Amino acid sequence: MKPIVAVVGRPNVGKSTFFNRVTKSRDALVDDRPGVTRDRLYRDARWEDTEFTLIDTGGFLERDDDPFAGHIRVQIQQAVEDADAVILMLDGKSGISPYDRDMIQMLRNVYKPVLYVVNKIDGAEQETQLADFYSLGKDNFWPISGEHGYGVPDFMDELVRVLPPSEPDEPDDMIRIAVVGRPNVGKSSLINRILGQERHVVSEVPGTTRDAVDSVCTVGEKQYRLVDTAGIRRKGKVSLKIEKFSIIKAFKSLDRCDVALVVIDAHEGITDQDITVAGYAQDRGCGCVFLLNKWDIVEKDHNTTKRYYEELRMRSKFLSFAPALTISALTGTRVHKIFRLVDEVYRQYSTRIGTGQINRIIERAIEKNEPSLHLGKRLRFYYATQVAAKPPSFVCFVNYPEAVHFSYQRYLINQIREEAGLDKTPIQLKLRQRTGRIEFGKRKKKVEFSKKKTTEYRNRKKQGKRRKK
Ligand SMILES: Nc1nc2c(ncn2[C@@H]2O[C@H](COP(=O)(O)OP(=O)(O)OP(=O)(O)O)[C@@H](O)[C@H]2O)c(=O)[nH]1
Ligand SMILES: Nc1nc2c(ncn2[C@@H]2O[C@H](COP(=O)(O)OP(=O)(O)OP(=O)(O)O)[C@@H](O)[C@H]2O)c(=O)[nH]1
Repeated sequence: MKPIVAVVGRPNVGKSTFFNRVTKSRDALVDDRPGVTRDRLYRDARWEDTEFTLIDTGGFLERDDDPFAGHIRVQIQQAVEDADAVILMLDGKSGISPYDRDMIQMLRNVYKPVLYVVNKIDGAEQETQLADFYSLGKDNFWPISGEHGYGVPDFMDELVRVLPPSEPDEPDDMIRIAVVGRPNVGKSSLINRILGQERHVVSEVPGTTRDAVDSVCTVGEKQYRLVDTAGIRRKGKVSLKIEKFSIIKAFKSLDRCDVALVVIDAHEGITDQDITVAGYAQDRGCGCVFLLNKWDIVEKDHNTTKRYYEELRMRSKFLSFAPALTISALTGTRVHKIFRLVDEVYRQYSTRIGTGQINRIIERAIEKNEPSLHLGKRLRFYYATQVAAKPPSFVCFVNYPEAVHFSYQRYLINQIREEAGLDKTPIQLKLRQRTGRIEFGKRKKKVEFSKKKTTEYRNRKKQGKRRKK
């Protein structure tokens, strides 16, 4: 799991500008979330060889009900508690502001790397503006310009130096499940219910990452790892109900799971925040199951379940593959069915499809429905292959990747879903540029192409064998 760096600071200090500078846009990655340009409050980034996730924690807090100072307080508390490192960003252009001293005070004596940055120092000549900041009682401010890049390389070198290393989760045979949802929807009740069932043998085991404690439960013959449960259960007991949703906590467990259980309080109804949380699960490439909890207190008629499912589908179109189940953590209704759904989602989530099959699927899809011309040029698709599982990820080579319309990418994804029976897992399709290969739909040439490929492959294999001898 990559370390998480929380960037805290007042609005308008330049967090987004800084994010844009240090994160490179990755390949044109396509998923089922068409045309949504989301405010990127978090980004995966890399500096030299170090990968990490930057999160603008303040962006996730509702501002209206919260006085500014309270807002900053919560932001910093969560960052200190949950992140692996904290960047406090101040504004060098507008100078010291009323809350700067308080923020620095809150970050004193924190046993995690904390870096103090003064942004909008656009060149060496502006470093004089730093002088004021030293009156705040800190003597290590990093002057940077997110907009122009001044000071950024030195600062980034320091950041990756103090970051704890990425800790890969050791692979085991267990399906990893995360329970996520906004506060008070019943996450800890559900976990306690699952772990409390007599048939389930439960043990608490340290997660392979820092400070994570997981629970392993055995259902039938199978073991499941519920990630980061200790935190949730403990919190449930202390009953800190004022606690805000922590985006960092959610990310940490989503990054470690195969399947996310997105818990919703059905009694209260489906809220925007539920959909946002589900969106994170999708962003992090998790399999997903919606649990409409507190079903025991929902007023019901014959159509209630259907109405809920329809509303869920409508509001989370990008997650149309995620199955849903009505449950009650309190009474236990249908809780045992969760595992059956998880198994099915996981089976699809970890699927590998042979190159032959995926190529046939894409070829048929193109035959059925040809992509339209782009700037008078014809789009040519050459070759597709699965590059990863969990979730199933495919690369398709095409002459002008950026010219493939979003709706056509979605069409291809849907064809893969339909033909490979992958209706319950996220799927990723990357388009990569390649020219001069033999494209789909040219049957005769295609045969030559594959023949050539197999001969080449055999030769290479032979050579490899010889070399080994
Ligand atoms: N001169 C200068 N201006 C900057 C720099 N970085 C950001 N700005 C400007 O500061 C303003 C705010 O920048 P954003 O990146 O949107 O700030 P933010 O902290 O993400 O704001 P919130 O999303 O409200 O938290 C914009 O007008 C930027 O152009 C910088 O390095 N130098
Ligand atoms: N009627 C009913 N109440 C439930 C159910 N599940 C949870 N609750 C109640 O909802 C409240 C919140 O439940 P928790 O399990 O603490 O919720 P949580 O999501 O862990 O909350 P946070 O710790 O704030 O994130 C408690 O009062 C539970 O008793 C359910 O299925 N039916």
